[in-house]
Amino acid sequence: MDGAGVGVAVAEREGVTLQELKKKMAEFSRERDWDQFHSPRNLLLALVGEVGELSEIFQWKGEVPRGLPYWKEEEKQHLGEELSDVLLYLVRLSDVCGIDLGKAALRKLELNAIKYQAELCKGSSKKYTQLNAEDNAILCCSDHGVSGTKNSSCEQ
Ligand SMILES: Nc1ccn([C@H]2C[C@H](O)[C@@H](COP(=O)(O)OP(=O)(O)OP(=O)(O)O)O2)c(=O)n1
Repeated sequence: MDGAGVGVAVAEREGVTLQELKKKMAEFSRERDWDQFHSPRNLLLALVGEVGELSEIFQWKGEVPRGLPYWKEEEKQHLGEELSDVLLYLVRLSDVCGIDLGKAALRKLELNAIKYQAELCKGSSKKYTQLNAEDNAILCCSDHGVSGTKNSSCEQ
């Protein structure tokens, strides 16, 4: 399939899973004999590089409204490409480190919900360590797997 064909196929796909991206990146790498270069450290550096390219798009623009209403289509497409590079390297890095990114992210969301209980932080952007001290001690321990108990190790 030529480049344009791939472009159309990709543009029409919805509901892509992390699993699918992981497989495609593994295939992409294997076909090019690039596994030798896709080490954890190299992928991390590539990821950081792409985060830099992503930042450049926003650089010097000042704050921009959500949905980017005043951006040209080409700018949005470029943004999509840089976001994708970040995602693809993140997925690949997770894979070569043996981390199930989907599972890890779901677990982290649960931990976040414990740390940032809605009734404690609604409408506030404070870090959990700055929330009510008493509640925070309990939340902090929950995050370290010591559910519901206060523990001095949580001070770190
Ligand atoms: N050793 C490599 C090189 C590239 N890629 C893949 C993952 C990224 O999605 C994309 C990165 O390609 P480039 O390094 O060419 O970076 P850009 O696509 O951002 O191009 P440019 O730097 O010209 O903007 O290609 C990869 O998996 N492994």
